[in-house]
Amino acid sequence: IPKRGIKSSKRCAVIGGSGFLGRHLVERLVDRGYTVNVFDIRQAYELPGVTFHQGDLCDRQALLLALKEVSVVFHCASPAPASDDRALFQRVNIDGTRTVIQACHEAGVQKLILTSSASVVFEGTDIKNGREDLPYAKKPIDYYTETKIVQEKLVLEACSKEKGFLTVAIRPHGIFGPRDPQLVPILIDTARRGKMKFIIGDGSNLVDFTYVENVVHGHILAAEHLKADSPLCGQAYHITNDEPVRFWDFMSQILEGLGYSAPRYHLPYTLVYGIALLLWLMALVLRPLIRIKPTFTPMRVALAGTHHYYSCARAKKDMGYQPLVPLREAIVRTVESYPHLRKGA
Ligand SMILES: NC(=O)C1=CN([C@@H]2O[C@H](COP(=O)(O)OP(=O)(O)OC[C@H]3O[C@@H](n4cnc5c(N)ncnc54)[C@H](OP(=O)(O)O)[C@@H]3O)[C@@H](O)[C@H]2O)C=CC1
Ligand SMILES: CC(C)CCC[C@@H](C)[C@H]1CC[C@H]2C3=C(CC[C@]12C)[C@@]1(C)CCC(=O)C[C@@H]1CC3
Repeated sequence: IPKRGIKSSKRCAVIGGSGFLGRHLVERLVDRGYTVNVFDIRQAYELPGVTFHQGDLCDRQALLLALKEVSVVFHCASPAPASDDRALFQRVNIDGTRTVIQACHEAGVQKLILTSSASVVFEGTDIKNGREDLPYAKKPIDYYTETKIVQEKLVLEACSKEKGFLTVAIRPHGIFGPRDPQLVPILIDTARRGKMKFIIGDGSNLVDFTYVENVVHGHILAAEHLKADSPLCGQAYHITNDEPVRFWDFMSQILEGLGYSAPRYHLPYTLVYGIALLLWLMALVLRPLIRIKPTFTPMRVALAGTHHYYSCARAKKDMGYQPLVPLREAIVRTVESYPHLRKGA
């Protein structure tokens, strides 16, 4: 029988705690006096105060060992969007999240904080200051997003004050910072291959990029404000830097910070999107023969050529969220953290 209520509220588990966001979250939790169990398919580091449990989150028995005596669970594991593997997203993000919820019930966990994504409402067309009440995307931009929508619904619907199991979803957007395996490395790799010469569209589109420490702050605030009588129960919250920036200005600052030239020439959005779609379809057809990984996927082109920024007024009101690190400082810290990606290094 689960023993809710007698556990320490500072005992938590981070599923996906070896990943980029997960590891930053674990480090901050430890600083704040939490005892942390990490559950991940790989162990990437060691840290005092942290116990590692290696396993697949689809394995309920393995998960149960990591959730023993734990009152708060952060679920921030997902296959990388770039894998574009439909079956894997379905298995981990949907079936696996069902398993996480079931294991939380069995272990008597009181709170589940899911890392969702602001992209669950993005269909490839402009979103300006989007609030959480926007409908889920009817035509999500990729398989990853499709499964993030189902995952978020599953977690929010599982919230039950009667059962003493409270849930909340955090929707960050464009996370960046030290150790990010995606944004900066992909950008620099593209630049090194001479493919970062063009701005897609007129370059005026505004986007949210969110520094990882602000995303972590949002998660911890959510966990600490999530109570049976709080408005957070079963709700989703946008967490951003609250400083929308031109997509191409942000990319240029990172590129120039690391010694590369910023893109200068413009290409029409519809032309690039059309080519990206064609390449993606070709890659899909040829997949049984060869595996092609196009750099400019339709998803990336849509993200690079449209407005997509979100209001975090709800997080400010319900949990007192304010970004801790402003964008300018965040970019400096990020650039300094990648000496190995500097031009000529
Ligand atoms: N990065 C971004 O811009 C955004 C990310 N998000 C969400 O934030 C979360 C964290 O993302 P991020 O830190 O960037 O991603 P990472 O890939 O860095 O971290 C995810 C971690 O989960 C692990 N994992 C994957 N599958 C399983 C599994 N079946 N069982 C256990 N562990 C598994 C990964 O291992 P391995 O590396 O071996 O796959 C990795 O260690 C995700 O839920 C993502 O959807 C939301 C919005 C924006
Ligand atoms: C090749 C260039 C046109 C762009 C290089 C940068 C991109 C790799 C990134 C720009 C916006 C990023 C982003 C995500 C991944 C990396 C980018 C496409 C996410 C898809 C990651 C997962 C999410 O939940 C949403 C993110 C939106 C922004």
